[in-house]
Amino acid sequence: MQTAIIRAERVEKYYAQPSENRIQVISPTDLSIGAGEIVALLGPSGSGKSTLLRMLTGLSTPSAGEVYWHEKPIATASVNVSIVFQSFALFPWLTVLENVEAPLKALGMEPAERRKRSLKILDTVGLDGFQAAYPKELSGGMRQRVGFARALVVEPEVLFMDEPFSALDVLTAENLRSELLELWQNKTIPTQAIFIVTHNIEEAVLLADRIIVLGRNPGHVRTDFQVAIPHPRDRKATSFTQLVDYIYKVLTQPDAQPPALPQTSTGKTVRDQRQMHYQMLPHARPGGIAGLLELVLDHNGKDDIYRLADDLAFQIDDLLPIVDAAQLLGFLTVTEGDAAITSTGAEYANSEILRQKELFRNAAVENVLLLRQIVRAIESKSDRSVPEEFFHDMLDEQFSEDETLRQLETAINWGRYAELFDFDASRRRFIQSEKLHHDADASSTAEIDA
Ligand SMILES: Nc1ncnc2c1ncn2[C@@H]1O[C@H](COP(=O)(O)OP(=O)(O)OP(=O)(O)O)[C@@H](O)[C@H]1O
Repeated sequence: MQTAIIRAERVEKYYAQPSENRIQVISPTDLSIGAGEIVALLGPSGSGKSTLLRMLTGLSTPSAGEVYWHEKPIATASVNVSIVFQSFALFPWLTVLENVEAPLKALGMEPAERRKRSLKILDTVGLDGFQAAYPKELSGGMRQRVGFARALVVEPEVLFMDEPFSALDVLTAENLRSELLELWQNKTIPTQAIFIVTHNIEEAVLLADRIIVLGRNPGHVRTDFQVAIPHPRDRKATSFTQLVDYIYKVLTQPDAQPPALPQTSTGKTVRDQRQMHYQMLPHARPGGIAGLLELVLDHNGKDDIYRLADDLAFQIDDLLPIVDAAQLLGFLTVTEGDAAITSTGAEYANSEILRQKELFRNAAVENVLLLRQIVRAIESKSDRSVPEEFFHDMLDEQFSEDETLRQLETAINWGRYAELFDFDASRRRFIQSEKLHHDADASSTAEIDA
């Protein structure tokens, strides 16, 4: 790669917590963006994609490390970037033309010139004739075209995009993606590099010259590789599907070293800096887990996660927590992007509700540290109840406040379903489940050594 336009050196981000702990959202990360490349950043929810994007654009200051713009610290450089947001972020009270002119006005450009440039870019993005319309009169796709026009009108050296197509329907998104690619490849726009945050693996493989996958807790680069598939890329070509499968594998095995890259790509960084105590509970509901297991069983006990997501018409980001949860509980194994049901998983899928609860209870106590600790703490108290705060304080040393609350919510949901414990919301205490028979419990608590 040529010299970097933007270079992040050991950047970190952490947020202060009321408890005086700080939550690390991004662990020390090096990353550069060079001229001529489209870089896609993928990663599960909460892995810090938007945080990293904000630091690379200069919108947010790293807690440690430095971002350079043409080798000058970004805070002192005159940075030429624009951002396209998922939510379009248009001014509803301004016309299309006024929205596009707004950044030029902010730069102090005189009216005739800014009008000329705005009309030209509106034409480029297919909005000719819509200059007098207001955003509310436009479809989502047209609004995002305004978002693009407004970003491109300043002729940014680097165009940043945070999930720019994810609020659009499939066809509109596909159209806009190919039009953007065409503008880039024909050099209709003077932009030197594009950086796109996305949840959509196929989108990354369609567009990017380079793909970076982040892992979470704290955010870190798991893999960073070049995509050597020539354009136009065919979603059905083997090189394409192999790469999509590879990225699925990386995302579905958050604790494993990324597997070897397919031949169409060349690899670089592999790093894993997580030191976790608690597992991250995937936010899946028991009903969802049961549904997934039934589907896998229906597919002869084994299928590609990609195909399962397709069958369910799920986005991968919605399916992954359910797959993670089934894996964590020992109901499913995932190898090379294929999910295979285990014998307990099959029994669970085939059982009636009470037996399902029992299997879930045993699996949860055996595999999930937080649930095991809650059960044990309740057992050890004479009043059979423990304040939520106790676990909150332990979890918030590892997770952000929001994530801590989500972890507790999922633990309560799983615990209630499995009749491991109940939660008294008015007193904010974990309490013994009334439904749980003590005799049945004796066998599971015998196994609960942490
Ligand atoms: N101001 C803040 N204070 C505390 N924690 C924060 C703050 N902003 C973000 N976080 C946390 O940082 C983590 C990363 O957030 P970020 O939005 O960058 O992730 P993301 O990968 O873009 O997620 P998504 O795909 O869901 O948009 C999350 O756990 C989030 O809760």
